[in-house]
Formats: sequence, structure tokens, C-alpha cells
Amino acid sequence: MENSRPRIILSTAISIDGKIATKTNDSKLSSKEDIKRLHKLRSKVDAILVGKNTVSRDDPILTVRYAKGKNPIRIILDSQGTISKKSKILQSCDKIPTIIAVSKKIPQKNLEKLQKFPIEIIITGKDYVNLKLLLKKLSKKKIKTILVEGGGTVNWEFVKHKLFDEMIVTLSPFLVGGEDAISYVGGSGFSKISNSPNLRLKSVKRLKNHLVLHYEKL
Ligand SMILES: NC(=O)c1ccc[n+]([C@@H]2O[C@H](COP(=O)([O-])OP(=O)(O)OC[C@H]3O[C@@H](n4cnc5c(N)ncnc54)[C@H](O)[C@@H]3O)[C@@H](O)[C@H]2O)c1
Ligand SMILES: Nc1nc(=O)c(N)c(NC[C@H](O)[C@H](O)[C@H](O)COP(=O)(O)O)[nH]1
Repeated sequence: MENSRPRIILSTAISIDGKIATKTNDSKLSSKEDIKRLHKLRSKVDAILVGKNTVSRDDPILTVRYAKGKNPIRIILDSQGTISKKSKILQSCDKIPTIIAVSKKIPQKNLEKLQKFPIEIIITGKDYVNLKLLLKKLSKKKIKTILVEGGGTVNWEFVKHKLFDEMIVTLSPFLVGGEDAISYVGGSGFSKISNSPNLRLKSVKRLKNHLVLHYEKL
């Protein structure tokens, strides 16, 4: 099993109270130094993966800009294929390799919209992208390492299925609060602490007021 999927690194910046964005979706938690660290890491992986909501709310481009090195392949989980034509991801897909992972439930008109772009569309899962199958397909494409950059729903899917190897959490010196603000790991959650993946703290790096915590899954 371990060899049939790429190596997965989960990477997120969180507030002290474990949020990844405010209730109005302000997610700028990283400092300049932390962004540089993130871009260096991006330059070392084969692909970056995010969920559809992160694309619609942040409009990321997911390139390497504050470090030297190549851009990884971008992978978006978007079961229904609702990504906007105007998103930076689709607007730059002629220059940066892009994979949109959709489910069999994708409406025909959304599939046709996506097919007009020079991207790869991978269809797995009945209603929702099937992560295990997707990772198997990505492995066959020689994608060996994937940096998962959230958001909370995507993080939960990887945590729930224990489909990761490393976790890098930047603890940012902010308090966000709010029942509706998105947490680092969303979804339905575990009932017992003993259900959590076992993690070993490998290193702690201080970047001024931010702490970069690096864990490995045992
Ligand atoms: N601080 C940070 O480091 C950071 C990082 C990323 C995102 N964010 C924030 O997180 C928020 C978005 O998080 P979210 O939880 O709403 O959404 P998300 O970005 O995790 O996207 C979830 C969506 O992806 C799609 N999807 C398809 N197949 C899936 C699968 N197998 N597993 C999981 N998702 C699948 C579904 O439509 C699902 O609703 C935004 O506000 C963004 O700014 C913060
Ligand atoms: N490490 C980290 N710190 C943050 O403060 C933050 N908001 C994100 N969020 C991850 C998410 O995927 C973002 O949308 C991309 O970090 C934007 O990436 P670009 O600048 O477009 O390349 N990640």
C-alpha cells in the first residue's frame, strides 16, 4: 500500500486556536519568512494539491515564486467541476501543468467546460473524488511527492484515511475565534483521541513569532 501512493506532506498555517481562516475567509496567517519556507518546499515536491473551496476563496496560483526551482504540478479536488474559468489556476494552465480531479457525478456541461482547457481531468469516485484511487493513478504518472495545502475538508479526508507521511504546521501568533471559522482539520472528526494518527515531533523551527512544527506519522 505505502508504495502504491505518493509520499504525502500536509502543510498548513494555523492560528493559536487552530483555525486556518477567519469566518470571512481571511487566511493570511503566514509571515513573509514562512511563505519563503513554503515556496522552498513547493520547489522540492512533484505536485501541490488543494480543495475546491480553497480555489474559490483564495484564488491561489500555487507556483514557486519566493524560492528558486521548478513549479510543481497543481492538483485540484473538484468533484462537480465547478472551478471558475476566471480562476488563476485555469487562466495559467497553459503554462503550468494542472490536474483537476472530478467524480463521476460531474455535470456534463461542467466537464465540457473543463475539456476546453489544456489540463488533465481525472475521474474517480461516485459522488466524491476517491482519494485512494486518485493517488494510485498519480503514482502511475510518476508523481512521487505531493504537498497538500488544505483546506480543512481536504485535510480531514487525508487524516481520516491516514493517507499522509509528514505534517508541517506553522503556528502563527494570532487568535481567530468563531464557531464558523474553518479549523485545521474539518469533517466529522474522530470520537476518540486513540483514533488519531500517531505523530512524532521531528523538529521545531522558530521564524521570529511563528513556529514551524514538523511531524512524521508513525
Ligand atoms: N491557513 C492555511 O494554511 C490555509 C490553507 C488552505 C486553505 N485555507 C482556507 O481554508 C478554507 C477552505 O477550506 P474548506 O474546508 O472550506 O474547503 P477545501 O479547500 O478543503 O475544499 C473542500 C472541497 O473540495 C472538494 N473535494 C472533492 N473531493 C474531495 C475529497 N475526496 N476530499 C476532500 N474534498 C474534496 C469538495 O467540493 C469539498 O467541499 C478557505 O477559507 C481557505 O482560505 C487556509
Ligand atoms: N502555508 C500557508 N499559509 C497561509 O497563511 C495560507 N493562507 C496558506 N494557504 C494555502 C492555500 O493553498 C493558499 O491558497 C496558497 O498558499 C496561496 O498560494 P499562492 O500564493 O497563490 O501561490 N498556506
